[in-house]
Amino acid sequence: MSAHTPQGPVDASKTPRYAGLATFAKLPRIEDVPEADIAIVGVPFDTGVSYRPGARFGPNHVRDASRLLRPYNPAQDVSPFASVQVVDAGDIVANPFNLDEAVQQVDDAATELGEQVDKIVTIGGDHTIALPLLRAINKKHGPVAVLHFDAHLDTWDTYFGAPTTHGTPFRRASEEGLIDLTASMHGGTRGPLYGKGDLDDDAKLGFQIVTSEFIEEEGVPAALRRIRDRVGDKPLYISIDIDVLDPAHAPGTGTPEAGGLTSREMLRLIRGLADLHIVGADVVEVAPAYDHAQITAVAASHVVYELVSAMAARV
Ligand SMILES: N=C(N)NCCCC(=O)O
Ligand SMILES: [Zn+2]
Ligand SMILES: [Zn+2]
Repeated sequence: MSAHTPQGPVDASKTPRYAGLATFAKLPRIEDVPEADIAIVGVPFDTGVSYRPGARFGPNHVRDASRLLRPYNPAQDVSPFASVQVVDAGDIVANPFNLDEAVQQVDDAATELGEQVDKIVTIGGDHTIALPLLRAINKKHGPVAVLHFDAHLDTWDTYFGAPTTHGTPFRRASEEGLIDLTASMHGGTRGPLYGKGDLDDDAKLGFQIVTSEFIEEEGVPAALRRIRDRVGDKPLYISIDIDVLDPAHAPGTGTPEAGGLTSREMLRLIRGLADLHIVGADVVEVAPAYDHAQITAVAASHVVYELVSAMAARV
């Protein structure tokens, strides 16, 4: 943990929160503090999408909505920005015209940032970036349990023959041995598939699923029991595709599917995992052009805040 007293966000009682540059939650930039424990970093990149583009604008849209976050989180009884040094590390440069180069850039930048800070929360960007983020975290922790909240499986094989897309990161990461497949799960999965074989392929890789329907029928506590039994105290990477939320709660995304989680359920799920060994996380697929009244960005900013709150307790 940083030896210095954490520098918190700009005080919203002194500077109106709508004024000034929008770092995440008005936190200091990484270059403004001597040391940091948790970094929030953006990856403005959407070259891997199969439907609506626009997630390249996600990081700054989420930052803008995060101006309203306050420093004390009563739901987890923690002041995450006071207990550890949390910073905004800006955006990773990812080449929009060369997907393979972009993937390497994200891997390199996340690896380097991971040497400077204990934990990273990444704001995407499309879901392709989970692959280089898992490559980077693997260098630090070895194979991690992955808890993947998403309407989609994202374990498809290829699109138009392309192996690296936003529908394939967890297939590639599984093949590369980056994931502890005895401890990994998808949550909130739903919607039409290409065929039944999609589920068979996914199960063969080793994933288990807590569907959106299960969460609705059995409730958040039952879902948490299944997740916690599976993950245990393994190093855990949480990847949250904002389309896990119902389009009513997150319209601003590229591949929306009806019948999803409420933002309240998603926040409760994260809180219920706060004592696990979370080593990194991402929140991806926010596409502002399809958002309305910042609905999606508000949800995503709170999801990031709950993740940081959960991490702050175990730095
Ligand atoms: N990762 C996200 N959001 N979507 C994957 C959808 C892949 C498809 O178009 O079938
Ligand atoms: Zn998705
Ligand atoms: Zn996804």
